[in-house]
Amino acid sequence: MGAEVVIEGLSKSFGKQAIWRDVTLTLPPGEVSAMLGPSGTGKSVFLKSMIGLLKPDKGRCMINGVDIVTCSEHQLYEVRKLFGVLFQDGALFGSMNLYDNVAFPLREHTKKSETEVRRIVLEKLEMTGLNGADKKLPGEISGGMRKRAGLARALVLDPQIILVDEPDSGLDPVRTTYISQLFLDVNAQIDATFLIVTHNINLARTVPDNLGMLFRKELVMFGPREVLLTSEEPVVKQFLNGKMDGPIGMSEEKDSAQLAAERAMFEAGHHSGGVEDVSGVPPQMQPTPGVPTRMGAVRRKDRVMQILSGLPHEAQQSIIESLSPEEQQRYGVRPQRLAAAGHRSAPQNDGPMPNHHQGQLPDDQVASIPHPGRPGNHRLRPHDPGSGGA
Ligand SMILES: Nc1ncnc2c1ncn2[C@@H]1O[C@H](COP(=O)(O)OP(=O)(O)OP(=O)(O)O)[C@@H](O)[C@H]1O
Repeated sequence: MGAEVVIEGLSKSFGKQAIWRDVTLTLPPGEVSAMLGPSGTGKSVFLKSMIGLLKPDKGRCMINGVDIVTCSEHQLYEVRKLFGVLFQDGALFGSMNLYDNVAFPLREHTKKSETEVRRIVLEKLEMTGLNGADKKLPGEISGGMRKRAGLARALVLDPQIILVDEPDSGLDPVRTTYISQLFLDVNAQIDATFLIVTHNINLARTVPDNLGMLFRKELVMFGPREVLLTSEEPVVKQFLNGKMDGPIGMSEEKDSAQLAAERAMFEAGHHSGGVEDVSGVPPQMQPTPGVPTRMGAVRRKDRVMQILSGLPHEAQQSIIESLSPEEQQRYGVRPQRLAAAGHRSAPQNDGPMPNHHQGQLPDDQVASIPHPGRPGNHRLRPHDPGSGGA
């Protein structure tokens, strides 16, 4: 199983420029998480801080019991071997063919024989759909193939954590979906923990188990995908819809005067761009038929059911609706709204079904579902324990 990453109070600045502060979250082992955020909010800096390429000013980043913020160089070297990183352009060596590019980490960091290297390289090339492309140079293949080759190279040392920086950059929407499918298939095959940094809303809505967002030098939220996708936070809604109308501006954020001037313009009928219909929680992409079950997704289901009562009401309902009738029965929950004629009905029930049979979880670990008006039905705060992945 992939490693858990526990981040507590992490802050990073360059000189006087604070990039983000007090970031606290947990990447649950073997699950796929994604981090959204407007350009320049420090998502790439966050990834680089996680692998110790940049040193945070304070806070902790615990991986297999080692805090990479304070550990020795030797420990950092060892921890880095747990990571596979897919950079935006694949970061391939232009003068080497794909075979040598993918073999590079094995030749650098292990004493494996060339026979063993060959077996591993061909296996990873096949896993990423690059059979027969081993002799090509990076300059001779498409952007999508370069990214897949970058992923093949990231996989050769059997990483427990895979970091992906903007996988959609330079790709059309269809190729972006194909690479997303590949991430889920690889996740199913090796059960590594994934963190994907992206601006891509389709990917964010359909791929990860968990979603977070950085804005105004803070982690706005992080938790099960349903929490962010049903959030009423203006910055989250604006980002998902890609509109000009909202707190995010041309550079990073707007002041109140600009906000008011733009509001007046949009109220007078100027198109604020973007689309209206990016709302709700679409079904999550699944591994390709024939690929093993994603164990991260199986564990995630139990994990989320344990923290369910601490999540906002809309997120709870979306989670319950995403369960099959058998799973709802096993966890002892029932949707409170029914999809009828395209809109939602009023709540129908306020708790677990009587005489329910629980699923994988023991009875005392399944969260009961609070009534919409009852305490416990609060908005997820950035540092809510439930937000970090329990
Ligand atoms: N090594 C560095 N030294 C100084 N400033 C840096 C360094 N690396 C990044 N920055 C600054 O940190 C800020 C965040 O950069 P980063 O690339 O992480 O943003 P991002 O959210 O990934 O943006 P994008 O979505 O556009 O890629 C930027 O203002 C950038 O100029």
